[in-house]
Amino acid sequence: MLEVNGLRKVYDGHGRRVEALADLTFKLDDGEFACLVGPSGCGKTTLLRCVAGLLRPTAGEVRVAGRLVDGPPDGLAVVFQEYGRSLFPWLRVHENVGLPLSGPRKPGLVKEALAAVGLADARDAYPWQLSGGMQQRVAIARAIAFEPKVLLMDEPFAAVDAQTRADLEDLIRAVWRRLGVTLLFVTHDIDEAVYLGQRVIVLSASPTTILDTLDVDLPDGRDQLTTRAAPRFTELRGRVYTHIQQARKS
Ligand SMILES: Nc1ncnc2c1ncn2[C@@H]1O[C@H](COP(=O)(O)OP(=O)(O)OP(=O)(O)O)[C@@H](O)[C@H]1O
Repeated sequence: MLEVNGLRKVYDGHGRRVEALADLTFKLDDGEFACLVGPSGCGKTTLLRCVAGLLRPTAGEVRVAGRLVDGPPDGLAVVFQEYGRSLFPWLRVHENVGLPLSGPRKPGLVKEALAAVGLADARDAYPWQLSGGMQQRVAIARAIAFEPKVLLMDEPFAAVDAQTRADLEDLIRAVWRRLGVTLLFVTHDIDEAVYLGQRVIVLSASPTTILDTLDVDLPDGRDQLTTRAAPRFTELRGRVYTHIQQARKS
C-alpha cells in the first residue's frame, strides 16, 4: 500500500519561496492504478519526488508498505519523462535494462522485459539508434525487469508523437495487469488520465491540494477507439476538465 499523509512541500532559497504542495492526503491499495492530473506547475513532479524518496517533504509523510519513506524505498521504480536523459548512450539496450539488476536471474529478467515491450530484436542496439518511442520502451523495460511493487511514472509519454503515445498507453495497461504492480501515473493530459486509471486524483493549482477523486467506472478491457468514444468517458473527462479550469482561474 502507498500512503501519502498531510504532505507539504515549500521550496525556500535564493530569495524565492514557493509553496508547491499545501496539504495532500491519499492512499493507493496494492495493485491499484491511479492517475494524478493537475494544471501545469501544480507540483506533480514535486509530489512524485517526495514519494520516490528523492526529496524531503516540509511536513507530512509518505509510507510504502507501511514503511516511512526517507530515501528511495525498496521495490519502487520510476519512469521519467525524459527518456533521453535516463538511458546511458554508451550502453546497449540490454545493458541499460539490466543496469539495476544483479544475480543469476538477470539475463532472464532482461529478456522477458524486452519481450514485454516489443523490443526483443533491439537488445544489442544503442539508445541513440532508436526512435523516441522505442527509447521510452527501453526505460519502461528497465522498470519492469526490476519487478517493482510500486511504479511511479512522471509524464512518461509527453515527448512522443500521438500514435506512439496511444501504443504506449496500451502497453502500460497490459504491463500493469500482468505485474499486478501499484501504479501512480502523473500526467497533465485529462483524456490520458481517464483512459488509463482506475482512479483519477485531480490536483489544484499551487499551493496544491486535492480537488476531487474520481473512480473510473469504465470497463477494464479498454481500447483506444471504443473506450474514448463511450459516453461515460466523455462525462468523466468533462468532470475533470471543469475542475481543472476552475483551479486555473482561482
Ligand atoms: N528545486 C526547486 N526549487 C525551487 N522551486 C521549485 C523547485 N522545483 C520546483 N519548484 C517550484 O514548485 C512548483 C511546482 O513545480 P513542479 O515541477 O513540481 O510542478 P509540475 O506540476 O510537475 O509542473 P509541470 O506540469 O509544468 O511539469 C513550481 O512553482 C516550481 O517553480
